[in-house]
Amino acid sequence: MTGFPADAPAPAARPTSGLSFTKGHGTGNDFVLTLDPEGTGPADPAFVAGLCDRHRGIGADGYIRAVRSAVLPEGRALLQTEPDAEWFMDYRNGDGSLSEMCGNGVRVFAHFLLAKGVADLPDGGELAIATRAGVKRVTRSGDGYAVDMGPWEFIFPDAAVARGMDSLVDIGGLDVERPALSISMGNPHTVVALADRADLERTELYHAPAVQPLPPAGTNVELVVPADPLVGEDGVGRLTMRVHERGVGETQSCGTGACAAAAATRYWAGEGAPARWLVAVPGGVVGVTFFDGPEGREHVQLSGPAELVADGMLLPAG
Ligand SMILES: N[C@@H](CCC[C@H](N)C(=O)O)C(=O)O
Repeated sequence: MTGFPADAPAPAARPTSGLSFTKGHGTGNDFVLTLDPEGTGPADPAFVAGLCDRHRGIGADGYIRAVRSAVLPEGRALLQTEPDAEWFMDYRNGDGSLSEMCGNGVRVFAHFLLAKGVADLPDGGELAIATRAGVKRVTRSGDGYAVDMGPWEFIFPDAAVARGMDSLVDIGGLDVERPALSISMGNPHTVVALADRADLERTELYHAPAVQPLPPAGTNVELVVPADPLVGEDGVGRLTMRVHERGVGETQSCGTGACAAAAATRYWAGEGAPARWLVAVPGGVVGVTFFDGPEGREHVQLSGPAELVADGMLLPAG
């Protein structure tokens, strides 16, 4: 066994002409971003997978195109009710698959639009971003940007309400399956609580944990260790989290995952659990706050940093 594949890997797909890009991240969850107002740039799965390949491409957890909402059917539908959502965050996972939503991505996307000079976000103002999970409103916060991610929901409500758990997850490195709760943040998540940091560290996330029953569109899996005590003297709940992302693998951070992890832990904690949470991930810390939304449902706000680290040019094939 040499470790070499029988066939050489296919070359990464490349554009037919040069493509300007920006590299950015939010708590280590990294993205390649392009400004593509007319939506004419490449976005097919083979191109995205090649671009995000860490050895043959730029390397990233995901690809984000900034496209004017008016040129995409899903963007035009959102403009009917929220006409200020001029830009659509066209997010794709590193394997080229689509996801409905990316929480760290929204902050980095807002930062990118401001850096490119195509959007404004005055102090006290908000920037509306169209996504496949609806319009998200971004404001400035002490730690970078805060995003109203909208309401969270159970994916299997009957089981969740009856038992507080709805599935079993088989995780590499742990000897027995663990119970879990599946939560939608627009995209699907399955949250597993582990007893302690030793369990979290011995977990092997190179392979996707097996979830039974699996949410219909697959799932992202969050492993969380609640702090002890769960709530500090400041009234803030704290968690440590690792994540295996659908379409990516283990990442340094997942914003929607942090929201789902806080929502599940808060649900398990019951009456009196705090509204404000800090979630520590391998790439940093994000804030999650629950509040009453305008339509009477509970919303989740995600906050954290966004950084742009490079501008570059992807060379054409050949
Ligand atoms: N890292 C993102 C989530 C990206 C999408 C996810 N992999 C999925 O397929 O749903 C975040 O910060 O939320």
